[in-house]
Amino acid sequence: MTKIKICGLKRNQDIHTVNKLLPEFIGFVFAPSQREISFEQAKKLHSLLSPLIKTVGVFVEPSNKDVLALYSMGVIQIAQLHGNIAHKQINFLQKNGLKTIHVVKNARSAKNSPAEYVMFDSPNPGSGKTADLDKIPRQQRPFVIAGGLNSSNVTQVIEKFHPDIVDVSSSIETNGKKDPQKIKEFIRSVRNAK
Ligand SMILES: O=C(O)c1ccccc1NCC(=O)[C@H](O)[C@H](O)COP(=O)(O)O
Repeated sequence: MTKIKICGLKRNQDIHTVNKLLPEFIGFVFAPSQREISFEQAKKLHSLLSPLIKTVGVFVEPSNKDVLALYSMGVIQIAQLHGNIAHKQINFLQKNGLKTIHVVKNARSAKNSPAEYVMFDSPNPGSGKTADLDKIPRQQRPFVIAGGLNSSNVTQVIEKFHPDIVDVSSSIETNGKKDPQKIKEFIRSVRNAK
């Protein structure tokens, strides 16, 4: 079964929505973005979150100190790493207990990455633009598809590529805010995919 990551949650009501709908993962963005939140906001939001849902910290070329600080606060269990990320950094975070999602640009990087998951995303993450799905190789390892997914196209993407996780942000927003109805429709489409 393909799992779901709902990314870019910012408000208490977003957390109440996911607690009802139970995607497997949510993402807090700690990178320059309209969705960026502070460590303190993340701590408060996490305190409201169902323990059934795992939290992914979304970073662009972060310091180990920042990632480990959020991990030791108990706010994130997984680090999603965008940008130029050294394998050494992934190994270091893993040794310290984190699981990792490495956002990769091509099949070769996907093959060589030491991360638990590799992610294929649009070159402009969080923009609602689709990733170049032709770059997705026949995967021998767990992977995530992100970028421009919505409740209408996600079923076809799952049935064609069989990703372990699908990730969504823009299409489940209305006027820049997470929309409970759109989240519900997205989750329904994923759960109905074969
Ligand atoms: O969402 C952001 O604003 C963001 C900013 C900087 C780095 C990563 C970001 N998001 C990463 C994600 O995991 C998004 O959910 C993913 O790119 C899919 O986004 P969308 O195409 O909007 O569904």
